Amino acid sequence: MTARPVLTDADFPPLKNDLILRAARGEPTERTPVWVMRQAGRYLPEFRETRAEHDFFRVCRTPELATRVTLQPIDRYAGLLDASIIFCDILVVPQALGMTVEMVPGKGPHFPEPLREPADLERLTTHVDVEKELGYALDAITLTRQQLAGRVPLFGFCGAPWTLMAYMIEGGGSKTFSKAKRWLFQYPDAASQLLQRLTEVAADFLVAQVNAGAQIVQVFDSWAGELSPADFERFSLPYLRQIAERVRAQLGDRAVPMVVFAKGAHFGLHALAHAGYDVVSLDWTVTPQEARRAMAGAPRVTLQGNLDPCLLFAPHDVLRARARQMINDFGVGGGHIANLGHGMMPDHDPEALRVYLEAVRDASTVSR
Ligand SMILES: Cc1c2[nH]c(c1CCC(=O)O)Cc1[nH]c(c(CCC(=O)O)c1C)Cc1[nH]c(c(CCC(=O)O)c1C)Cc1[nH]c(c(C)c1CCC(=O)O)C2
Repeated sequence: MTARPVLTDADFPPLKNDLILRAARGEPTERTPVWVMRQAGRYLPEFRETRAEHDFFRVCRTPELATRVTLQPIDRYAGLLDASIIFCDILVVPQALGMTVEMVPGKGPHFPEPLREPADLERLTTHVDVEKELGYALDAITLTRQQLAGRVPLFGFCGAPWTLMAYMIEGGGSKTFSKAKRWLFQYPDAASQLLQRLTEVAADFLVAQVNAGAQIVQVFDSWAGELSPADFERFSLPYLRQIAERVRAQLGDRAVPMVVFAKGAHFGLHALAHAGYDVVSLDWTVTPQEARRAMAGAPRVTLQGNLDPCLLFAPHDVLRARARQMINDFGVGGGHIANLGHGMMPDHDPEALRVYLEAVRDASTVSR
């Protein structure tokens, strides 16, 4: 093990806005906290400027660059965002396991040598030392938290085992995920083995991120909705649950709030509320009312979400009205973190995001 210091709140500037941490813990909030997925991204001209000079994974691997782009939306929307998320990618974990991943402009991630058969698992590194292999991401977190200077809390994150497995086998995005799903059904033992290894690395990585300064963490299961309910229960949920358990066990009294985003998995909401997370993030295809109903009888969780990102293309008055509706449907005063149902898109107008953030603030402020 590479010995890295375990950093605590005392090592960083005091936090001035803890709204999202309180909302995640189920405490009352005087306003609904808001942030958006992919808030550092290509819709921002200042991000495109940085990317014109540096390859995607170069930015991830260079703490000064990762910090710079992470702070871009925080500076631009000063006072309107309640969290920042470290600029990195879920695919750094397959890289840490020894796989090559490239980001192809206009196409997305590409693995030149994806996993094809169970024998390919032998190509993966055993016993990944995340502090060594992913030390650059940890350094970026520490530097970003310092430069945030307490403005808002910093999210760490990782990909969920099923979503990572899907990329590692498909070699990139996919319409059907048939190669990855073939593994689930043809090679269930090899699939479980792979999912288990990814679980261990993901949990270690999240713990290391918290030790480096992350104040809240999110697990992204972007392809959960590609699985049937039964297969979600078998091939995704147990590993999501295990990540929450492992992270909590390793962090002990330094535990931070944990968020799970299983995109498309409505059928799994009740089970997800039992999975050990403080917050369950919703995509736009479920109403807040349906989500609450699905979770009746489960442990109380905060809901996050869930405006359709494409509403940022709507006329501003429509966008404002839909943001207000969303806030009212989730309810104000606690129990909700506003977000989009998925990430920002490259063709979004940065001003539309400002309109959304202001609408959330205005609609959710509890007058006293
Ligand atoms: C599936 C997934 C990936 N990466 C991620 C997920 C889970 C969330 C989701 O479902 O979107 C997570 C991710 N990727 C990125 C972040 C940074 C933090 C943030 O601002 O949210 C986070 C949290 C930066 C990024 N990751 C990527 C970009 C854009 C690429 C670029 O700058 O060239 C950014 C800003 C690239 C990426 N990375 C990935 C894909 C599919 C792509 C291509 C998407 C596209 O081309 O629009 C894998």
